[in-house]
Amino acid sequence: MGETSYCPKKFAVIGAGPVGGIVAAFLAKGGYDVTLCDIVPELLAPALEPGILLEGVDSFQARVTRTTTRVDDLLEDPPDVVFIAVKATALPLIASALEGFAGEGRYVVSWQNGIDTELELAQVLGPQAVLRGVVNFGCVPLSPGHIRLAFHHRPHYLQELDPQAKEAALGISRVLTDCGLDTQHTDQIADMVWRKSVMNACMNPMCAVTGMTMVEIINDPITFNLVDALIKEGIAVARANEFSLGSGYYPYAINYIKNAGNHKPSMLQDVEAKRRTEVDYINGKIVEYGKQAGIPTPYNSMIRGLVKALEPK
Ligand SMILES: NC(=O)C1=CN([C@@H]2O[C@H](COP(=O)(O)OP(=O)(O)OC[C@H]3O[C@@H](n4cnc5c(N)ncnc54)[C@H](OP(=O)(O)O)[C@@H]3O)[C@@H](O)[C@H]2O)C=CC1
Ligand SMILES: CC(C)(CO)C(=O)C(=O)O
Repeated sequence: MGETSYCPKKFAVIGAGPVGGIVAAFLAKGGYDVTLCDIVPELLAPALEPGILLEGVDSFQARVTRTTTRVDDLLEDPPDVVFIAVKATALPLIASALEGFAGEGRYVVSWQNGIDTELELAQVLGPQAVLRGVVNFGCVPLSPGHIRLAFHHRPHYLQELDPQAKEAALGISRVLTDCGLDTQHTDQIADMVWRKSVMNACMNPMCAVTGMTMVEIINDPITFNLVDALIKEGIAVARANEFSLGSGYYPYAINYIKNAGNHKPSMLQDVEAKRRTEVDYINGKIVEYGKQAGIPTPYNSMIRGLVKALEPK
């Protein structure tokens, strides 16, 4: 990665779930100033002492600099970069809490799953302040401050929304890479988001509805047929909207799911914890983009409805 003029030193991570915990731990291990923010205080205490403990394909322990339960606190002594690692459903609230954060040299990264999450942030904060990431690891929380990384398919991807923020995207990618969270700057983030989301659109809701793990839904011939139909629908919608998934996408997606083994994706973790899910940002978006392009999406509509039926009312 070439030299960049943007050298952020101070970070905040909103969301102390497994994904936020992992970013915070890698940045803290790299010696950066990290504030971890979550509305659940029990998730924060161990991040300070004894530190966030990662196990699995990456294993180490690292202490963050400080914690807070209020996003507003981040505005008092603003960090250079805020990573958003909450579920997409929390975005409207977080975007409005961060209003006023944007300024010279300050950026917000959507480090999440889901289609168009960056646009929700940009609507409030302005496109020049927002970057989009694509996260390529799988993880589960074991207990507060203790996270298992089931797999880590480096690299992750990052892009600015506004060309003026390219140096920032390069600088943040360099910091993450130096810390061990290899991140590549791309100018095709929308394609990367769709590559990840079409896979999320089959494995996440299929596991959420059935309670099965990723390898189980591939190995069972009945659920495999549904996975197959969901991927093919997603591919058709992506193509009709001119997102490129790359050649050999179908076998890539099937292998990715199979190789994850007995891993529970985040949507199944949400259903088990009786939380709202991100299905509207994944299958719901495929349905929306399908409608726009005249592509029928009966499988995505059906599975979205089934997941919604499992959400708390
Ligand atoms: N788990 C995984 O393997 C992967 C997940 N992802 C994606 O990463 C994102 C984060 O996932 P994950 O870590 O599993 O999410 P979690 O829901 O486990 O963690 C998010 C945390 O943020 C908290 N939170 C919600 N709203 C706010 C708020 N306004 N201010 C501060 N904290 C808040 C949540 O609290 P509460 O629970 O009370 O709402 C929760 O503790 C999602 O988009 C997910 O799809 C991407 C790759 C892999
Ligand atoms: C890739 C996978 C399945 C990893 O857990 C994921 O993105 C999720 O759980 O939402």
